[in-house]
Amino acid sequence: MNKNMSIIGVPMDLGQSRRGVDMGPSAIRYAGLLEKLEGLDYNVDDLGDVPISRPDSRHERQDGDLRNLKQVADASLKLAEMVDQEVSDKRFPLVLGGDHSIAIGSLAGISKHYENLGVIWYDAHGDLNSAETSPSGNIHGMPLAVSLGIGHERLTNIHGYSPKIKPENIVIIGARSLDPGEKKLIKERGIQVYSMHEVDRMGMTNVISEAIEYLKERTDGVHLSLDLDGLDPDEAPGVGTPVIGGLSYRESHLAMEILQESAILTSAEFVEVNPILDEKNKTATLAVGLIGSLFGEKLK
Ligand SMILES: NC(=[NH2+])NCCC[C@H](N)C(=O)O
Ligand SMILES: [Mn+2]
Ligand SMILES: [Mn+2]
Repeated sequence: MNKNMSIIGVPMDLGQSRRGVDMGPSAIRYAGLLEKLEGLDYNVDDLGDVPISRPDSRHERQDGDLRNLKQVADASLKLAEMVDQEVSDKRFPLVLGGDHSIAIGSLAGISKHYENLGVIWYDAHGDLNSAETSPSGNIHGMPLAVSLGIGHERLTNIHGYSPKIKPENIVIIGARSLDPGEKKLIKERGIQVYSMHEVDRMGMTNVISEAIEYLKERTDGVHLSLDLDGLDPDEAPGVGTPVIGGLSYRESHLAMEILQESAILTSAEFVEVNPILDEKNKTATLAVGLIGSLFGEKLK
């Protein structure tokens, strides 16, 4: 893997309705991120945080609305430009959230450098909603759809092109809460999903190995978008939309270790750490541990 890495924090909490997830990047840094990566011989440049503008007054959703659309779109563009620059400079972008709406900006900045960018979406959710199908109006439930070119043009067209990714280049792992519109889209577009059912049946070794083989054949770069709510809330309590029955600590470390061995990743992001909902920074510490495994920390 690329040893030159740039860290970008995105203190975004406007893609959903619970406060606190904007403190995710500081909590992850505080849990020892830089020390961990430097200990693994990475040349790390922490670029600080993307500035996020606040809405004038807390904009309450009316039906069919997209909560905080303007602020999310503005931040996505800023993030896209920063990430784009790092990829141009041949540095590995590691993006820290913030809620999952930030994936709109990450993918916008990264994908223009690839013919066929692959995406591993490690999440309890599909994040495949649009204003029409969303039960909440929260943009953090929409970034994967937006990146497929589905949704409000202010979001799909960030950084001046759309779509960012092709449905056949996506693999979702850990899904256990999908809305009806998301299920429909998964069927229609043939998106690969390893739900908890497949993880239980096949085991994580087979799931992640199959996903890697699948992406290797068809992509020229792979982005990992890891939502901490993909893990079980017992292990990762500091998330805004917990769903029981999730991926374990051990399955997740194993997945990161096998990804490291495969060397297919070209960018990554860790999102949805909410320190207000956390217990003694447990979830941020877990994120740093997973990042360690992803970047080569080994027991022997
Ligand atoms: N990134 C996340 N945590 N997304 C949760 C989305 C929850 C629900 N599907 C929604 O659209 O509102
Ligand atoms: Mn999620
Ligand atoms: Mn998510």
